[in-house]
Amino acid sequence: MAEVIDGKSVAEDVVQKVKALTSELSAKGATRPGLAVVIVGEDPASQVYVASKSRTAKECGFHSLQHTLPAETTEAELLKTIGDLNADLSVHGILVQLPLPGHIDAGKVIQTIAPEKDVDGFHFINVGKLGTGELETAFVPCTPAGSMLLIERVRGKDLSGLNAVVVGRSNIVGKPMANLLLAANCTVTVAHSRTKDLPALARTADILVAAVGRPEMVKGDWVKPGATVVDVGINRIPAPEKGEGRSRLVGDVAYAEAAKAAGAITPVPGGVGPMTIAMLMANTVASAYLAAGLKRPSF
Ligand SMILES: Nc1nc2c(c(=O)[nH]1)N[C@@H](CN(C=O)c1ccc(C(=O)N[C@@H](CCC(=O)O)C(=O)O)cc1)CN2
Repeated sequence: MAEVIDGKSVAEDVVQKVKALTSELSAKGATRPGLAVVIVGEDPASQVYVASKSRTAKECGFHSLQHTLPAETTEAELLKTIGDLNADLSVHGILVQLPLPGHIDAGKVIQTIAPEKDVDGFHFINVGKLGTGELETAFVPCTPAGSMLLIERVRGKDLSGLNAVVVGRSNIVGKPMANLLLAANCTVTVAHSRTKDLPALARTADILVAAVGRPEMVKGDWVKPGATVVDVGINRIPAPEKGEGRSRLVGDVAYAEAAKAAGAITPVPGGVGPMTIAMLMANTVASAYLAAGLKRPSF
């Protein structure tokens, strides 16, 4: 049976390190890290994630701001909020929770965030830095950055000689994940819905990352014996066995089958998910260090 990679515990380690770095920053006389979280509308899952981000920011000793805007907020009003946060010297990180309501152009909003405060790592400047290996100053999207820390716990930092297959090519997870694995010297293949014989390709992977958003798509016989399996999916599916109208969370990997073949595997919940919020804190404290002209801390 596979080693279960405990994302909750690694995320807690990251948060503890962020707390210590925040105290060290104050001791140096610099401004404490500031994180502004912006949510538009009332999507229930987004409300939970945003509350958790604001709470963790406070726990880390940050100046924590939350802008909760109604669903009818216009694009122009949201851009004005971001402009104000860009100009606010007490704010080192700006995060606009996704998805945004349909009448707002999310791409335009993201590109309005100052790249040096883009702790989500979605701005073209940060995407370009990651793509060209400028990792000293890039902000890397939180979910792939967290997934890499989990992989490092099992495989170490240098992944030379290992084959990685990333299933999914989104801008938020699949593509940055592929770039991070490449930067760690993996041989990387990005698979997607048009890939031929996906099970056979997946079986070549020493590191298999599933980020497709399809419940339990990756089956046990897709997993090479001993592989490290990272499940980025968070899917809520009906669970009639728990009672009428109840649901449960599953990943993109059929966990029980895959765990029989894998060397190590992330569970859902409790794997990659908690790392997303921890890495947001890590990016924000890094932004505050850079703004103070100090060396960027590493995680
Ligand atoms: N601006 C952003 N929007 C969104 C991001 C993002 O990184 N930036 N990612 C996701 C949602 N997300 C954070 O925002 C997020 C998702 C899941 C978790 C998490 O801890 N999941 C738990 C399970 C939670 C549950 O019970 O529902 C787990 O996997 O253990 C944290 C953050 C979309 N939007």
